[in-house]
Amino acid sequence: MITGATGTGKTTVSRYLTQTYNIQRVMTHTTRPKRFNEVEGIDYAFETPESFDHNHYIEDVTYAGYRYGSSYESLYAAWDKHNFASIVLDTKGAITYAQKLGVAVKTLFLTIDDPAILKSRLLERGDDPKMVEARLESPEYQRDLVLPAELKASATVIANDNWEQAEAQIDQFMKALAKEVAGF
Ligand SMILES: Nc1ncnc2c1ncn2[C@@H]1O[C@H](COP(=O)(O)OP(=O)(O)OP(=O)(O)O)[C@@H](O)[C@H]1O
Ligand SMILES: Nc1nc2c(ncn2[C@@H]2O[C@H](COP(=O)(O)O)[C@@H](O)[C@H]2O)c(=O)[nH]1
Repeated sequence: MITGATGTGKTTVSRYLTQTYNIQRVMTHTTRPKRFNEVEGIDYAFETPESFDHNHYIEDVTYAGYRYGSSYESLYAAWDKHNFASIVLDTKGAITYAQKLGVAVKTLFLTIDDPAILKSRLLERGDDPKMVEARLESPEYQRDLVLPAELKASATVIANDNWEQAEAQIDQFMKALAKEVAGF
């Protein structure tokens, strides 16, 4: 499970886990409009407010005015193919997910020293400037900058101020995970 504030690099980390460790991301659902480069069924299952309620959710949240949810359907589809999967969640969803799935879940919490950089990262990603403003003014944005108390004991913090530094921390985490799994 990968969590942290918007723009800290959660999706970038999940892509790295896919490319380097063949860990596939669990697709989640959202009512947010598609970004110019996003693909239905790959980046998200894009839902209408009506179709959103047709899935069975492990958890669902409202984030900056849109609904997001991680479905049992998507998780089981990922587990059918692989022993490990990653999922990208806001911190509220991450707390619920950890509570529901227990020891099956490992948490990466992404941080950045200077949150002002996040705005430029989102704009460089091609996000609509109005959506970026709304998001940075949302209570969810402020909340997700801080590692929640509920995840403190179990989360591994990954500082993503620069990618080389983040990559090294992820590789170290994966090494430790491989050792843990081999020990069972
Ligand atoms: N270490 C880094 N240095 C510079 N840019 C980065 C770094 N990590 C990620 N980025 C870029 O920052 C942007 C945001 O990254 P990403 O989409 O992975 O964030 P996110 O946490 O998934 O965001 P959101 O929660 O809004 O979906 C992307 O354009 C990505 O390429
Ligand atoms: N609790 C959940 N959070 C989710 C889910 N899918 C994505 N997210 C998080 O929402 C925000 C915004 O995402 P964006 O793609 O619009 O930038 C971000 O923190 C994601 O991690 C979910 O199913 N449940």
